[in-house]
Amino acid sequence: MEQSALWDRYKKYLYLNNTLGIYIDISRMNFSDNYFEEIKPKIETAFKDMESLEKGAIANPDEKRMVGHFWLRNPSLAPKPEIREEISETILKIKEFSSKIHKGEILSSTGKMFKRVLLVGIGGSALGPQFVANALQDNDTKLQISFLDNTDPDGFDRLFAKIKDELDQTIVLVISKSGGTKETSNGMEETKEIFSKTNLTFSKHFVAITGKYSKLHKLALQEDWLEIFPLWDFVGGRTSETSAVGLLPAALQGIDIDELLRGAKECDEQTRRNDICQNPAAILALMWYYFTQGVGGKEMVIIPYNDRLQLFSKYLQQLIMESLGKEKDLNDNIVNQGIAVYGNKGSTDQHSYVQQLLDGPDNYFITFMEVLKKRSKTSIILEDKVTSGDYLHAFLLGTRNALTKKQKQSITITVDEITPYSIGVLIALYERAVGLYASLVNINAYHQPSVESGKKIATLTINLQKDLLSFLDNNRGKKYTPLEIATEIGQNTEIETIFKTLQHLTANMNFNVEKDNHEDVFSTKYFIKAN
Ligand SMILES: O=P(O)(O)OC[C@H]1O[C@H](O)[C@H](O)[C@@H](O)[C@@H]1O
Repeated sequence: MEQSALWDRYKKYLYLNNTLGIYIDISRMNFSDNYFEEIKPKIETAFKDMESLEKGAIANPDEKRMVGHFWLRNPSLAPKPEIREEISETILKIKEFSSKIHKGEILSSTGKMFKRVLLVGIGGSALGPQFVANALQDNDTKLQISFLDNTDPDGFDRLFAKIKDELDQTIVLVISKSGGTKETSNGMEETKEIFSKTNLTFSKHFVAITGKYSKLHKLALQEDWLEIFPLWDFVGGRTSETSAVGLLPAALQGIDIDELLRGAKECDEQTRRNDICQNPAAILALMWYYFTQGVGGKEMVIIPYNDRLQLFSKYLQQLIMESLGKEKDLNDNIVNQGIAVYGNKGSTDQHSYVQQLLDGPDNYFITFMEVLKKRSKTSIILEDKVTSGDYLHAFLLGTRNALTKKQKQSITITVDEITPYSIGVLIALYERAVGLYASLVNINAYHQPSVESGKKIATLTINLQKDLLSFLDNNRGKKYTPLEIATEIGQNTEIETIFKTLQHLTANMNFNVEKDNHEDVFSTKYFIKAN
């Protein structure tokens, strides 16, 4: 397309909203001029689905629960008075608690002011807070934040070494909606252990954010933790950033959570509109639908030209892939839906995978994210009439044009600046786009039926490890090949898991499993020394 024709298309399709401080340019997606007209009946159904969701319909049939993350930023919309009250009370409690921490009205177990937050959580209980912290935390932050979002012992050690001198001034947020996620409970136990080794009363540092009556809730009550904040059934992990999951860590860092909530609320108001061209979430969902032809299997590359948005793609990866990656549609047909999401930041990505985007397979569309205000002060002039921010701007336009020249499609989202408000807008925008897209392709965006399968196999592996350790322990001094062990414990079909578990155990001396190396790795014998 000629440059002048592109400009006409740009003007024709630019979505611009001064209240939200956002522009969405879809002119470089190749949909036809009658696309919106043709798709109208479908998107109208999606609008209706979303409306009933917001009114409290049971939108998650397998889990039999409502989906109400929208109510978190506008409690008056919640279908029941008790929900409205609980949401409002929780926001108030978060603000009061954080203010007491900041003012030193709540002190650590050693009577010191809290300086650090350690967030222990995974998936939806970490990705939103990580994204928001990276986007909004500055040097004048009230409390520095770190994260434990795995069960990697080396990860634990590295972080504990980093914060050990300020452990007595660290507040620990253990976040788990279900209250039973293994990675999180392991992180919690390891953190407790570090506190007790340092002779600190952990309960005066620990705060739980979890569902009522969960295992974590009971534990926090029983151990008399500093505070407990609720999570509700109607908030899914990946849409929990505007619940206590996101708000408490943000408030502790000193981020203006009222502004974050206002951004999300005002974006919800705009994305509730039934006119496609006035609804930014519908515009996004329809672009995705146009590109995937409603059958998925494509890639969405998110490239923000702004370091603060670097974790946005990681956050969206869960929001989009866990919501849209589904085997079956709502009528039980096998559909294998999904859009793969990846990206990092510009212009960094230009020096990495953009080469493949330009020359490789044509199975993706890009979402460029542009932030107009590059800095809060004036920049040094690097060369005649040019600053570093001008280069950031030029690289975005350069890559975008280079891709257009190769017939690659892209959306560009522009925000005025990165503030708690604009971050709230972006979160709500994508939450709603995901919901609308799910309706368009007739899937349930609010469950994750297959996530459990990996966890179940992990449990079987742990049980197998226990059995083989008991066997070696009961036969101390005797040496066995993996196959002999498998036969002895009656688990011949699990020989590969046994082999890999023995390798793992000998690399880690926790249970004193040793091996006699043999040329043929499968004939190596394993044992526990006799006392
Ligand atoms: O908050 P939790 O209950 O600990 O859950 C943490 C994560 O666990 C699972 O993997 C789910 O698939 C995610 O959606 C969830 O965010």
